[in-house]
Amino acid sequence: KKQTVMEANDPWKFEGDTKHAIPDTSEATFGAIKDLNERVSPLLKDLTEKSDYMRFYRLNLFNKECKYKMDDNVFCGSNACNVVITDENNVPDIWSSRALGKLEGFMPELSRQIVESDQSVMENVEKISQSCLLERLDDQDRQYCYVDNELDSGCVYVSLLDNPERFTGYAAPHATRIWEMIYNECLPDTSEPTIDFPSLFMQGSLAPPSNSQENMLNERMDMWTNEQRVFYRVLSGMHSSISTHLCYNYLNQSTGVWGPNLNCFMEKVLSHPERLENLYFAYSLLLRAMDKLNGHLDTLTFCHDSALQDTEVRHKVRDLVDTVDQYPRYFDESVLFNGDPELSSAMKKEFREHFRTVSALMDCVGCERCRLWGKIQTNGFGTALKILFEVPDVENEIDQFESTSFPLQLRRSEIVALVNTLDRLSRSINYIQKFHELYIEQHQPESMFRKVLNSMKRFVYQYVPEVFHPYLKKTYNVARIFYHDFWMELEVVLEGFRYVLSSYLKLPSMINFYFFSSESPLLNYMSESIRQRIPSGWLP
Ligand SMILES: Cc1cc2nc3c(=O)[nH]c(=O)nc-3n(C[C@H](O)[C@H](O)[C@H](O)COP(=O)(O)OP(=O)(O)OC[C@H]3O[C@@H](n4cnc5c(N)ncnc54)[C@H](O)[C@@H]3O)c2cc1C
Repeated sequence: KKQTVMEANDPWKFEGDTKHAIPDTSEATFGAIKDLNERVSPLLKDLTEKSDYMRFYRLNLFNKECKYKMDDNVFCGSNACNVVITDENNVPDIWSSRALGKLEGFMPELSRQIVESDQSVMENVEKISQSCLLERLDDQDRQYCYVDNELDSGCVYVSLLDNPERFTGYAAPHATRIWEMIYNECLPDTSEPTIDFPSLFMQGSLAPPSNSQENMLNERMDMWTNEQRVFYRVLSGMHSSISTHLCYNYLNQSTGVWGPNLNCFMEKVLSHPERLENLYFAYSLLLRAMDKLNGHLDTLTFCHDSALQDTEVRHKVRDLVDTVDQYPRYFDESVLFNGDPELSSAMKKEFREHFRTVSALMDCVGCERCRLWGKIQTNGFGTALKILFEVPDVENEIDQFESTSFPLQLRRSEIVALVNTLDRLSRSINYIQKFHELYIEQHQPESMFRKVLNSMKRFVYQYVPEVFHPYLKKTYNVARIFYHDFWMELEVVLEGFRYVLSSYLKLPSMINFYFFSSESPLLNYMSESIRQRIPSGWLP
């Protein structure tokens, strides 16, 4: 059995580890990925939060039917499940349906020619909008994801900043059933029953696999092909990231307070080492896809209704790609689909079809907010897989993809999904660090003062009826903030007081110096002035 760093006793030991490679990566360690993320994360934050291009996503969120049979009733009645739609007047004109409506019969090659032949095109919104929408790409055979066509009238614009990924309350049995269906796609139809992951996943009635089952999964995964393992790890990594987000942005339903829930994270992710590994694996895979954009960036259009913003987004993406490029490649796509060409091509086709089914399953997710982020992230991973397996590596002289590869073309929604998915996973890694800090804080030995405070808290909670507990919790939180601010303010006041007091204490010696000492500048000045006015020889 493979020894991994995760098996050590301390559940957080993995974080700085630079010795043990994460399975199926190219020598990526938790520590190396954490270092890289520290550089990449601020760039992603800037790109996703400060540019309209990356912020607005157009998708068919409400009008696509679920193609699969779902027996369970959906239940996601909370407000947290809702998605706030962006009014079209608030998105740049270039992307409005008015502009999109003019694009009937549009051919991407034609628009490319227009842009290339006429530099002044940047001032012309109509022409640019044509270059912005590469919807009719001739790439259906190479797609790993069903992407909503932005020209569909059922599509809406959503600002991703207005709809953060967070806890919604969407849960079993419906949500768990979707995960089961997603994981069922991990196996090719011809798989032998001995490596039948679905039956392992769902042993018992929707029961989570016990630890022994997880060990069994690890053993069985060793029998899978590289491609099957990568497929599974991408999905499991995405699942871990979704769990990390919902546990970090968690709603405590009894108090109504949003905040990180350490137990939730420990239960869903940290206590399952393999899920954590898969999160870092999936991040490595996305980073490699981003890195592979190097050399292809000039073929992409970051269209905007101002040439300035187009250039700004392009520069920021280039900065991101260059930064990733400075680090080693932690995922090596060349070890996949590299056997007998005919067999590899058939395997790749199967891989694509299974991933497309996963993306179609997102239309069955029974909570709007979860569906939104599920669709973005499957599109993001689908785009990464397309870049990895269908696009030539321009930095590699002996290009093994040469004969089958095609020049990179990406739709706006694919670029937005890729960058935002990378950002999701990057944030998950930051959240893990924050969860660790929280863990340390909670497990530090209690000070005397805190002990007294905690026993007072327990005493109050014991005697106050339960119905008032949410108000108590809120009052406690406000009091804590007030207490914190009070001490900060007091510190400033004390600093001032110390300064004034020390000045007063210096006063007697100052008076002595200025009025009575032989070096007093004042007395010496006065005596010198008097001396000059007295006729010489008059004094003895
Ligand atoms: C596409 C999608 C998006 C979602 N988005 C959100 C959201 O934004 N906010 C929200 O609150 N809820 C969301 N949910 C629901 C959420 O993911 C969980 O299903 C829900 O919180 C119930 O969690 P659970 O602990 O019962 O197990 P689930 O997370 O439902 O997992 C089901 C089973 O999968 C296995 N499993 C769990 N994690 C992994 C992993 N990383 N790798 C491999 N196997 C695993 C375990 O056996 C587990 O019992 C989403 C669900 C789906 C399908």
